Amino acid sequence: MSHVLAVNQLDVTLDNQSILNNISFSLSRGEILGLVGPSGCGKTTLLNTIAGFIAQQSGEIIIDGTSIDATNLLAPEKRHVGMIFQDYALFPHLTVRQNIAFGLKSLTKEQRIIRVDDLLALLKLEDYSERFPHQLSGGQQQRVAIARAIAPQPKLLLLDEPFSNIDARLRQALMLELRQLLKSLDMTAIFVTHNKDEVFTFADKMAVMSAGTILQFGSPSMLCQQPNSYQVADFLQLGSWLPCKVVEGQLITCISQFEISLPLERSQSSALLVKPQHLSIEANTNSKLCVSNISVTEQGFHYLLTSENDQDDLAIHQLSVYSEQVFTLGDKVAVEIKPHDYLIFATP
Ligand SMILES: Nc1ncnc2c1ncn2[C@@H]1O[C@H](COP(=O)(O)OP(=O)(O)OP(=O)(O)O)[C@@H](O)[C@H]1O
Repeated sequence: MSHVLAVNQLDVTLDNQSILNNISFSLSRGEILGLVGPSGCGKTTLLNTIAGFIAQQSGEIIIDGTSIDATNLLAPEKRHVGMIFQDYALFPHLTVRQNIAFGLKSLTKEQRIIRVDDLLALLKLEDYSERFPHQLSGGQQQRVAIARAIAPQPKLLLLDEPFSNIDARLRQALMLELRQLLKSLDMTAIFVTHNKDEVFTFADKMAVMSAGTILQFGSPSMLCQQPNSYQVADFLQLGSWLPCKVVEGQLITCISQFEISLPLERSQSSALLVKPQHLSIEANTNSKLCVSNISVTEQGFHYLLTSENDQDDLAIHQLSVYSEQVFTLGDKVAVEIKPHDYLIFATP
C-alpha cells in the first residue's frame, strides 16, 4: 500500500537539545494516527516538523512522494499539509466564509464561492457563514478551523489537541462526527492528545512517545494486548503492577509463586501487569493485603488493595480489583491470580 506520509530516522535539535530522536513511522492514505505521551515528550514538535515550521537536523519526511530532508527543506505552504491548532487560530476580523476562503487564493472567484459553499454545507455551517469567530461556540469554531484546513485539499491534516477545548459532554459526539468526515474524504491525519481514550475513539493507529522517541507504534488494540514496555502499559493504564522476581524459573510475587519460562535477568527489578479481570478476591484474615480504597462503579465495587508491610521489596502499593462482594476499609482479603498470558516488564 502506498504511504501518504513516511518519516524516516528524524532528528530534531532545538537550542542544542535533542528534542526528537530517530523517529520513524508511516501512514497509508486515509489512516488517522493518535500521538500520545507525557507532557514535553515532543508531540507538538513532531507535528511542527512535519508541517515545516521546525527544521529537522537529519532524517527524511516523505509527503505523498515528495522527499524533504535537512538539505532540502520545503516551505510549509508547499507541503500540502493542513494544520488545526489547539486554539483554532481563526482570523478574528474575518467572517466564517472569509476564514474558510483564506487558503483558496489560487482559485477563481467563482470556484472559490462553490468550494466554500460546499464546505459550509459539509460542516453544517451554512447558518453561520457571515458571523465572526467570537460569535461562535467552541464546537462551531472547531468546525470552521476544520473547513479552513481542508479547503485547499491537503494531502495530510495535522491536529494539535483538537478536542481539548470542547465541552466533555459534546466531545465524544464531535470526535465520531469528525472521524466520519475524515474517512469520507479519505484524509490522512495525525492528532496530538493527552487523553488515551480519545485515541480509541478517533484513531486507527497510535504512537506512544517518551522523551523524543516513539516507544511503540501500532493499532490501539494491538498496543493494549501487547504493550512492549512498562512505560507503554503504564501510560495506557492497562492494569496494576505487582512487583515480582524470577528465581530459578519461578515467578514470585507477594501473592503467589508459579512456574514461568521468561528470560528475565534476576538483577532487574520487574513488575507483573495484572488486569482486574485476572484477579478474584475473598475475605481472609491471614492475608497481608487489605482494602485501602472503595468506590462504586458500573462493574461492581472497585477496591484498591495495599500490602500491610510496605517495606517488603515485593510490597503492593495499589492493586485494582472489581468484585460484587462487600468489603469495608481495612478488611483483609486474599487475592488469586487467574492464569493468563503473563506480561512482565523491567521497571524503570
Ligand atoms: N522552540 C523551542 N526551543 C527550545 N526548546 C523547545 C522549543 N519548543 C519546544 N521545546 C522543548 O521541546 C520539548 C518538547 O516540547 P513539545 O511541545 O513538542 O512537547 P509536547 O509533547 O507537545 O508537550 P505538551 O503535551 O505539554 O504539549 C520540551 O522540552 C520543550 O521545552
